[in-house]
Amino acid sequence: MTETTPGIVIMGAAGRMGRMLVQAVCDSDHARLAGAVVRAGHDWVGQDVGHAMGGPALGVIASDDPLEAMARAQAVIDFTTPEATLEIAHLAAQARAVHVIGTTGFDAAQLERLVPASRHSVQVRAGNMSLGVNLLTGLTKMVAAALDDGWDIEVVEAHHNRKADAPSGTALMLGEAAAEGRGVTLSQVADRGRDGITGARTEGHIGFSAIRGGDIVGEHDVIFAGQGERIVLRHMATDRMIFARGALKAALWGPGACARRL
Ligand SMILES: NC(=O)C1=CN([C@@H]2O[C@H](COP(=O)(O)OP(=O)(O)OC[C@H]3O[C@@H](n4cnc5c(N)ncnc54)[C@H](OP(=O)(O)O)[C@@H]3O)[C@@H](O)[C@H]2O)C=CC1
Ligand SMILES: O=C(O)C1=N[C@H](C(=O)O)C[C@H](O)C1
Repeated sequence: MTETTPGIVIMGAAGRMGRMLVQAVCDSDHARLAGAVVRAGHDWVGQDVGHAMGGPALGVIASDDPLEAMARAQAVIDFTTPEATLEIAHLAAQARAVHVIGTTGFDAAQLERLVPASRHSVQVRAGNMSLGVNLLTGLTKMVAAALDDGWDIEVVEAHHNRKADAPSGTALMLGEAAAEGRGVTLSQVADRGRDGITGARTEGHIGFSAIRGGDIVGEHDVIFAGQGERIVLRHMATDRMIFARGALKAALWGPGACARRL
């Protein structure tokens, strides 16, 4: 580790993903932890982040001042909430820091509001940062392109009981890939939740279902249901570290922070 090792700030450091990200950066030879930001008034503020996580000191004090933290860093990795991410986008643009966005649950208007900041800083956003899901996205597009509308496409996802948004960001990514493969616009064909007398399924639609329970890390099936046969593409995450490593890779890849080998 040298003076030129890219500095990374973790937003929402006390969250499920925040803790993983702190660990991933500290385990990497190619990045250093430049800051760990928590919500204003959080009891971690002023504590060494390693101690706050119940481990040895990491030499980084948790703060509630994202702009000050970013001034000392090349990139900020942000797995928080849509509202917090919109604020961070604005600050990352001021600091010219690469903004890696893992947050999901944005509505269309919120996604639009991310655009101005992306003119001043690099934004890397994905509903899922794992290698496996990004491969699955390509496979989904390929299979959807090969099959006609007679094959019904359903995306089924399962997550832990604390998850705030549905369908998951990954499910929507997979739905977009399927729609792209079919040459249609997802918003025009998405069935997001069925209840009651729904009538027969509309041919060409892409359906979404969400399961919430226990400590499920994240599971996604893309089902292509035909007559007399069915294809299922599946990804199962069993360790959140896959998302953290993917996000760190994105932070080091983003222009301005790619001085070192990934
Ligand atoms: N793209 C991907 O690969 C993945 C994406 N995700 C997404 O990441 C997001 C976070 O997930 P998860 O870690 O499970 O959720 P958590 O609720 O555990 O963590 C979110 C953290 O962000 C903090 N936070 C919220 N607002 C602010 C703010 N303004 N300033 C500082 N900190 C803030 C929260 O603090 P507080 O609790 O005090 O409010 C909390 O600690 C979700 O949208 C999830 O879907 C998750 C895994 C993988
Ligand atoms: O909230 C989570 O936990 C996850 N969120 C992401 C999503 O919404 O797809 C990625 C992963 O599945 C875990």
